[in-house]
Amino acid sequence: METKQKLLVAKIGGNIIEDKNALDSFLKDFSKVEGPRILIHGGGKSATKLASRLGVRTEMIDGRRITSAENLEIVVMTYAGLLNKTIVAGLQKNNCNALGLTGADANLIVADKRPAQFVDYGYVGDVTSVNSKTLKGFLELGITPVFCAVTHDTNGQLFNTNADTIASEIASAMGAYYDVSLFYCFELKGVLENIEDKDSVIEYINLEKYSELRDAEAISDGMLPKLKNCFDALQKDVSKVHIANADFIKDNTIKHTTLSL
Ligand SMILES: Nc1ncnc2c1ncn2[C@@H]1O[C@H](COP(=O)(O)OP(=O)(O)O)[C@@H](O)[C@H]1O
Ligand SMILES: CC(=O)N[C@@H](CCC(=O)OP(=O)(O)O)C(=O)O
Repeated sequence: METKQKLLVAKIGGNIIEDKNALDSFLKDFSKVEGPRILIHGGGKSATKLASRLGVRTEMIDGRRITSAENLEIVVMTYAGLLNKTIVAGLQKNNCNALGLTGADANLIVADKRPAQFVDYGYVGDVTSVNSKTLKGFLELGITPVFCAVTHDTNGQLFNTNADTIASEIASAMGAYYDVSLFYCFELKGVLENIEDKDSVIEYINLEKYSELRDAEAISDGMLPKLKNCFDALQKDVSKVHIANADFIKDNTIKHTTLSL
């Protein structure tokens, strides 16, 4: 059987992006990773802060932002503008040839407006396709794609899409060509049994444990979409999925959470 080349798909969240030292350190370590790699970043915290400065209300339900037309302007400015370009410049500083992207660029990620069933999320998109062939072309040129949490519908409409979902969808699509590892990097050590105890890391979570954690209401907020996205990726074409501290990028032996079906 033909062995596929390894590909790292890493995602960093808002708490890392907001902490200059943590971000600098992550970007330095990420730049040292050998072989093809893709970075996805969130930045929900920064968008919430800008909204508050502009007097615009923020509402999150189950870890996802209710995105009005005004919120969409804020998230596009924040994610596709300041944050994406700051991260790209930080990678360039470390000799990593990064290319900052939204899903609209090169038609890379297409989404449909999330249907308003129980909750109307507004301008939130659910991913329908990832242009994996074009992404592979970038990787083969030695370019490191850096995605923010913005997608489009091919009809001129931009959408806000959870960054964890973008990471999961990209990892799954790239599984057709590569042996993909997906790392969700954040400020904690992993998924915690007890959110009050930062050392109570659950080292392995399978579907059964996931169901137990949900029943016990041990997971909430952004961890809800994150875990769903981990299992979605494993059910598609992704070999390994980890939730870990941002330091995991340089030291794969630190305590963290590994997901399996
Ligand atoms: N059991 C849990 N273990 C770890 N984090 C949890 C748990 N339940 C809820 N959370 C929350 O989920 C957050 C991570 O989700 P999110 O904010 O979306 O992450 P990111 O920084 O990657 O965007 C944590 O900061 C924490 O507040
Ligand atoms: C639809 C939706 O919720 N989109 C997210 C996108 C940013 C994100 O995911 O940021 P973190 O990774 O820092 O949480 C939001 O606007 O908060």
